[in-house]
Amino acid sequence: MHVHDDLKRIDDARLPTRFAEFRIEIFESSDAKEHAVIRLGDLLSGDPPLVRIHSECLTGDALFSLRCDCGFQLQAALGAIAHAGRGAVLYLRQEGRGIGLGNKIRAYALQDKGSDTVEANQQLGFPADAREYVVAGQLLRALGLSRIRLMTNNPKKIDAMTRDGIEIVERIPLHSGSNSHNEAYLRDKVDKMGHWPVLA
Ligand SMILES: Nc1nc2c(ncn2[C@@H]2O[C@H](COP(=O)(O)OP(=O)(O)OP(=O)(O)O)[C@@H](O)[C@H]2O)c(=O)[nH]1
Ligand SMILES: [Zn+2]
Repeated sequence: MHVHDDLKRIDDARLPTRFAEFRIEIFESSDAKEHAVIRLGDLLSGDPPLVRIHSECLTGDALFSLRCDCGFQLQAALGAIAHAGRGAVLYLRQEGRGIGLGNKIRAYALQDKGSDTVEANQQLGFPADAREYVVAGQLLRALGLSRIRLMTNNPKKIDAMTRDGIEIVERIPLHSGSNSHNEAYLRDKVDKMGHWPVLA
């Protein structure tokens, strides 16, 4: 097993999907969380590759929830990487913007009673966004990447990666999956959390 920064590489294997046949590679961080890199093609030669830094969302990624746009963004990212023939999704195990699954469902219950996504976190005693991107930087270094094209609408990810010495050569918007159930949530991400809006 190789150690990169504070990461322990576990193993990698084939991951055939309906988009492409990826490799899935697992790294364990110092807090014992197991993060996944889903990658395709040669990341090191040619232009800086497409990368998605994705935060875990069990409800959206695996359970088809329409309350958020996570599953749609994940599919769009895998599709774009398949189309480009190369790239990687870093699947970070920070569910519920870092507060965990149980607390996210507590926050959903408060939202069912009228709070918005930011207020619900605050009512539970958490910051609006408790995520960190240290592991993303460690994963990129483990992959040998210092220049990437990042698929995101979240300026915090660009800032965090830039501070960590990763050059974002291009920012690719990822707007998909808007519907009547997540309309207010998507609006609050732009109005209250500083995300870039859909370009008109
Ligand atoms: N606490 C909390 N977490 C949520 C809620 N809705 C989605 N999430 C979590 O938010 C994370 C995804 O964050 P988003 O803000 O949708 O997107 P982002 O990753 O910041 O930005 P993009 O790169 O543009 O997608 C996942 O970890 C989800 O589980 C919510 O209402 N409350
Ligand atoms: Zn989600």
